[in-house]
Amino acid sequence: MKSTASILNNPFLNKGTAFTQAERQALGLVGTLPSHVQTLDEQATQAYAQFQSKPNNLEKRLFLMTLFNENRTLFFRLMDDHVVEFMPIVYDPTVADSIEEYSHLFTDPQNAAFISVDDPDNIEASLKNAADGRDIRLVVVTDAEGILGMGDWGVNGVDIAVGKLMVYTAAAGIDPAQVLPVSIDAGTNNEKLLADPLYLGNHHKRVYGDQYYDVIDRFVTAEQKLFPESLLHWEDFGRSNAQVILDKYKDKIATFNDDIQGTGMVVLAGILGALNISKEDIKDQKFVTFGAGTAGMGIANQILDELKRAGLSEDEARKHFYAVDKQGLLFNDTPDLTAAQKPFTRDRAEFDNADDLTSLAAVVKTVHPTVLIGTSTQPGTFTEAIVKDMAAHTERPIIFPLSNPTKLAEATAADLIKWTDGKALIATGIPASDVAYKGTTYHIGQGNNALMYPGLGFGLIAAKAKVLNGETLSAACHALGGIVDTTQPGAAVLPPVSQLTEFSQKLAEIVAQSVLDQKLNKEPVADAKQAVADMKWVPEYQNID
Ligand SMILES: NC(=O)c1ccc[n+]([C@@H]2O[C@H](COP(=O)([O-])OP(=O)(O)OC[C@H]3O[C@@H](n4cnc5c(N)ncnc54)[C@H](O)[C@@H]3O)[C@@H](O)[C@H]2O)c1
Ligand SMILES: O=C(O)C[C@H](O)C(=O)O
Ligand SMILES: [Mn+2]
Repeated sequence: MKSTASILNNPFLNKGTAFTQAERQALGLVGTLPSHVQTLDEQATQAYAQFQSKPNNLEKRLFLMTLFNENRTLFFRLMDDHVVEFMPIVYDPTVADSIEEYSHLFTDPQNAAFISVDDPDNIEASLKNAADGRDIRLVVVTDAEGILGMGDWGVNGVDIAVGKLMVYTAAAGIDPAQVLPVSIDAGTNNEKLLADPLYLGNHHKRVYGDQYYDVIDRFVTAEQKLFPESLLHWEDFGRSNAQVILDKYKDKIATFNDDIQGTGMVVLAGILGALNISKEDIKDQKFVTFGAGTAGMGIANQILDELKRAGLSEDEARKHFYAVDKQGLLFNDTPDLTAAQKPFTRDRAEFDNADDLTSLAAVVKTVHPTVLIGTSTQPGTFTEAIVKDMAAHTERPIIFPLSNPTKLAEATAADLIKWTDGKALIATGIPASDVAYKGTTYHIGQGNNALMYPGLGFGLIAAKAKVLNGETLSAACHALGGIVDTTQPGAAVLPPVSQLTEFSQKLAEIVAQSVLDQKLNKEPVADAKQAVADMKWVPEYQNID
């Protein structure tokens, strides 16, 4: 029998006032709770009323996190009931505010594992202690060097790992007892945090190079040893490490980088949705990616793969891309190119005005893109002049301002609709309201990897995938087609968050099927759909005795 304290303080088992009289007897809880036994429905009604009484989104989030810390079943039942309302509160954009304030607001470690670069010998012990005997199938790890577009947030960034995992459960149905958020505290270069006595992470500069990669390697080794059936999801690593780490492990274990691959997937899915509306061919598009970092180059690579699958040679396909970063259009002689940028550079000889192509405005004027993607972290950079210039040369400009959180978006959906007279096909990183314009209501898709990673991850885990390869990623990008009725005026390029659970399940099934078709499963799995159905957790109380 468990002790009273251990069961009431265990969020994976706790039911609070919903413990039945029989359970109270059996578990030694008699007299430790008010006498009326509530149903989960009643608890959910009461908790939602408390949620609604909170004055702002951060307060709402803090209330929900308390509930999460106390009772996962009730938390996820509420999130199931109110997914559209809760997403921007437990996830982006409010998660950004909670990260900035994490050390000041801290009350509970939320069952995360905290690894320190200064204590490499305890990596395995840290993972083991945090898992506390649970059967971990999914790990989301961050070192928080590139939290959304807000830069380095050190240990505070653990909230993004917790938030991503909440979305996994709400969207795809992973059992919350089978997940583990991990913070790798490699130091921080955020001066504000370093100067703050209340900052909860290591008070020193970020460690790079061999010492850092050794910690990463020890972490991966321990993670695989302790949780051999798990999928490893990398989140918000810095530009100089994200791709290096992915390349090192992607052919060895079941793993993916959400900012590179998750974002690549949602953007390609959105572009395919947009082309369904405009009835154009992807091979006729010219892509400008503004912000050629982790996400920007992940997106370019996923589109490149699609162009090659559509029949273009590698060389032909690369000619469709124009990567723009701080330096302007990236040329093969541009200094300080990253490894990911190099294959997407252009030759100065292709342009009469190559030396003038140092700004987005100049590139758009010269190139006449049909697709413009923003992952630059620079707010307001898709200006009216640039957008109007783009729209003057293409019938249905595809424009995705994806930088998060809200304050960093390259443009708003409402402005893009107005500036293009309703022609733009848009997806935004954070949720955007419908836009009413000249008698049409435009629905705006959320171009956020949250639409893709839960289904992708769940499908990989259900199918016991050894690795994730390009074939499966491509299948996943095509999985959302047909969900939106693209014949409706103002249709969105991506399905709405209100259908997140339905399309995450479809995506998981397609991903699992792709793994099985390629015989990439570690162990026998008889049927993809059945495996996905069998793994799905629902927020209902189980009998405990
Ligand atoms: N919507 C989504 O699903 C999604 C997914 C991943 C990232 N993002 C967003 O994309 C942004 C970038 O994320 P990341 O992980 O790629 O970060 P990153 O740091 O790897 O990349 C940002 C890039 O923008 C460049 N940049 C900075 N200032 C610029 C300027 N003035 N002009 C042009 N380029 C400039 C940087 O040099 C860098 O290459 C963030 O805001 C993040 O929230 C959104
Ligand atoms: O976290 C998000 O909202 C999406 C993405 O992973 C990001 O880094 O911005
Ligand atoms: Mn991210």
